[in-house]
Amino acid sequence: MTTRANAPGYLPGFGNHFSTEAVEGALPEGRNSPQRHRLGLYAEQLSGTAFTAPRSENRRSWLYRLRPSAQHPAYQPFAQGKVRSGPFVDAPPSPNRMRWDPLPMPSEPTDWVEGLVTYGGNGDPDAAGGIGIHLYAANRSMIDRVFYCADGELLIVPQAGQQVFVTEMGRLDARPGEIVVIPRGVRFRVECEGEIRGYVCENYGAIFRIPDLGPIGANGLANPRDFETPTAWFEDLDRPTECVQKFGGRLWTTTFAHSPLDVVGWHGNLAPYRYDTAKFNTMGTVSFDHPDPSIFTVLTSPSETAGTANCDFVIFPPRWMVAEDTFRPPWFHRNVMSEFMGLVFGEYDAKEGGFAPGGASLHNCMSGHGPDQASYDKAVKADLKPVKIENTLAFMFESRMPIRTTEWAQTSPTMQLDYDDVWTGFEKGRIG
Ligand SMILES: O=C(O)Cc1cc(O)ccc1O
Ligand SMILES: [Fe+2]
Repeated sequence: MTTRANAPGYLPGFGNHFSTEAVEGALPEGRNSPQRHRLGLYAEQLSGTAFTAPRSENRRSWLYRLRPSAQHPAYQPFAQGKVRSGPFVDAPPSPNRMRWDPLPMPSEPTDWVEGLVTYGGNGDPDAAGGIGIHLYAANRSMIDRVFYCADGELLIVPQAGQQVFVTEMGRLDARPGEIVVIPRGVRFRVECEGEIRGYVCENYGAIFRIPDLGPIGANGLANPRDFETPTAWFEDLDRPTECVQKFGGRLWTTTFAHSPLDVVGWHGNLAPYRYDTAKFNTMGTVSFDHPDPSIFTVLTSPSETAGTANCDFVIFPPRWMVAEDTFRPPWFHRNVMSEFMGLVFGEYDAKEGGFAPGGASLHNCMSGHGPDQASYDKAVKADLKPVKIENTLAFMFESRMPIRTTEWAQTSPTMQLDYDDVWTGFEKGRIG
């Protein structure tokens, strides 16, 4: 297992109240909003929850910047490309199992914003519930352009290439195996050298948090200290910078006369972070049966219904399989929750073929799914000695509401039209 040591330039901890300044004196002492800031910086509160949210839920940060965020002309519509949003109504919802080949890398110069493609989602950002599911494939950095999402926070799962998320609140390096979460409203650009690809869960609902552990106890799964938030970093650039935002489901653009990545210091508990999934303390059975995949939850966005997530982010990392007298891969199942899966690298234990890194699958509410025939045949014959599943990372965005696919996703040449066939050849059970 290779994990990053806690890197310089990052502050460890999940949801902490951080304080960080790139220039001494950027953070005022004893108050958030002094009459005159000693460096002439502008104080700005960025609220991720209602002012009145209970303290345990309340997320906000104070940003001290070279210029107020308010200093920009009106937004105009921006080319929508393949970005779609809740309410997802551009194609009829489908109960069919779906699987897609990897999103092809672009043939033209394409940055992260231009390379976003929406596969589907549910709910509605205006109703503060649901998710948007996007993939991206890009081959050049965003230049003199930043992006932010007013419709939700972004959970980004890099799948190919080294990617740098240069945000208002600091710089996050990420490589496949790590994830990045950028709060609603925080501006950023994505830099890369060469081709990059990944998945995005745009969370319209309650902010992601690490799940309660119940009887597991005080430790395990994603441990709080392994989340890393960047220290303050800014650029002082007086040149036009385009700011693209997603608001109300549509993309909009304006141009600042300067880079808005000009936050010299900030404090608070609303901030971007990254997490290396290699640090996940994976739990599993040490007796029999295949546990429900909720045991692999990294982050959860709860809904108003207890235990029924707006979205769970679940990973299938390397792990030992030791269950005795057990069909070890995922069982056949039908789930009230809807399951969108991606594969960062390696192979997934329920699918011997067809689910490639960079690909995706969707098993919607109550759609029967499970191991393909080859995985099934292998698992029922397996010698059940301890086996380590290695070099793999699949994940799932699991949501309480059915996932409606976009027209693009339903008609894309990457869609595997023969996916149902992975379950056609099973022999009938013997009762006589
Ligand atoms: O369908 C899938 O492959 C995801 C999944 C994995 C698992 O181990 C148990 C249930 C489940 O939905
Ligand atoms: Fe499933």
